[in-house]
Amino acid sequence: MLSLNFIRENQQVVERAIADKNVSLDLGALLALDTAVRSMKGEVDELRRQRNAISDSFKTADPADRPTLGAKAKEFGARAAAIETELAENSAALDALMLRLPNIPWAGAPVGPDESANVVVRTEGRLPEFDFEPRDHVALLEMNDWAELGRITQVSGSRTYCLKGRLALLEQALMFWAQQRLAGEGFSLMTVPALARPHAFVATGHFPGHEEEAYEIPKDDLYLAGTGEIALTSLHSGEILEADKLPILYAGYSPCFRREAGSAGRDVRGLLRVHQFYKLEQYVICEDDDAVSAEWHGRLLANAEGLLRDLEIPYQVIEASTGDMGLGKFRMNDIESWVPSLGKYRETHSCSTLHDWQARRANLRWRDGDRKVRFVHTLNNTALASPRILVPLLENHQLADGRVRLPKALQGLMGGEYL
Ligand SMILES: Nc1ncnc2c1ncn2[C@@H]1O[C@H](COS(=O)(=O)NC(=O)[C@@H](N)CO)[C@@H](O)[C@H]1O
Repeated sequence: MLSLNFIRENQQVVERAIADKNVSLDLGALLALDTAVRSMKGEVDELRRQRNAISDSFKTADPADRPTLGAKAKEFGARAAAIETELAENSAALDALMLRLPNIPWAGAPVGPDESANVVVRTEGRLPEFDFEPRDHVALLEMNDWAELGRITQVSGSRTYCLKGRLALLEQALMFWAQQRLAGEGFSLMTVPALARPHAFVATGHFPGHEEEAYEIPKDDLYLAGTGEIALTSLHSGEILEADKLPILYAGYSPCFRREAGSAGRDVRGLLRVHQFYKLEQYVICEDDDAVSAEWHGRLLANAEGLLRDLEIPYQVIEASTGDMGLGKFRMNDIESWVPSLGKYRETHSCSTLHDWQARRANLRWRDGDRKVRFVHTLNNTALASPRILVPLLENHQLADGRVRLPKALQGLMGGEYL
C-alpha cells in the first residue's frame, strides 16, 4: 500500500505505475473518495464541536432557552450521525481501492505487460554436454524408483507426488544444508506454519486478487499459504521494533500449498508444478532506507546464487518487467535454472524488494534513532524450493546409465558420490 500523502503529491508517478503494472484502477475515483472522506470528517468534527458547545452552555443558559438549545443540539447530533454513515461507506470504499494500488517499480525495471518483457541480466555456469540422450526427470524418477507419481493421484488428486528412498533423503539433506548455510549468514532458522488468517494474505498482497490460488479452510477462517512469506510478514504486525532489533533475518522453512488454478495444462508431468511443496524462504525486515534494502536485495540474490553454484546447476538471473513483478514489488529478480530435457531455463527462485508496501498493509513499524516511528522495508527470496529444485539437480547431473552424480557439496551429507 502507498501512503495517501504520497499519492496526493505524486499522482503522475502513481498513474504511471498503474499503467506499467497493468492494474485496472481509477486513481481519480480514489482521490475523489479521499477528498470526500476528508471533508466529511471535517463536517462531523464541526457539528460535534457545535453540539458540545451547546451542551456546555446548557447549564448556565436561561431555562426558557433550554428547549430550543436542546433541539439544536439534537439536530446537530442527527446530522453528524447521518454524515458518519456515508463517511463509513466512503472510507470502506477508499480502503478497498488503497489495497489495489501498485507499488512504484524501480526505474531500472523493463517496462512491459508480462514475462515476455523480462530481461536476462546474467548467465552463470556451463551447460552440461551429454554424449547420450539425456532423460527427463520423470524418466530418472521411474528408473530409480525415486518417486510415486501414479497411484498417489487416486488418493490425493492431480499434481501430487511421493518422493522415495534416496531422493526423499536428498530433499531433507538439501534443506538441512541450505539452512546451515543461511544460519551461517546470520539468518534465524524458523519453521513456519502454512495455516494463516486472511489478514496475513492481505498483508503480503496475495489478497485481494489471488484468493483462487489458496486452499481455504472455511470452518476455521484459515487458508493454507503458498509461501512462508505470508506468516513471516505478519509475525510482527502491530509491534514497534526497536532500531537495534533490525535487520530481522528469517530463514523460514514451511510446507507451501498452491491450487495452481491458473496453470491448467502447464507442467502437468512430474515435480515442476505441484500443489504441495517445501520451501526455505529468506526473509528480511530492515530500516526504510532504499540503499539498505537494495543492499539486502543483492545479498538475498547472492545467497541463492551461492547455493545454485554449489549444486553445480547452471542458471540465469532475470530482471522482472513491470508487468511480471506483481503489484507490491519495487524490484524483482527471478533466478532460472537450466533444465536439459526442456532445453531451457525454468524459474526456481524469486527475489523481491517491496519497500514499505507490505509494511503499511501489515502495520510493521520501527522506532528510528530520533525516536520517530516509521514503516519498515520487507524483502524475500527463495533459498530452495523442493521438489522443483530436484528437476535441474537430477537432470544436469545424470549419467548415461540413469545414475545421478551428486554435487560435491552434498556428497558428504549423502554419504557418497552418487544419489
Ligand atoms: N506449484 C509449485 N510447485 C513447485 N514449486 C513451486 C510452485 N510454485 C512456486 N514454486 C517454487 O517456489 C519458488 C518461489 O515461489 S514464488 O511464488 O515465485 N515466490 C515466493 O513465494 C516468494 N516468497 C519467494 O520465495 C518458485 O521460484 C518455485 O521454485
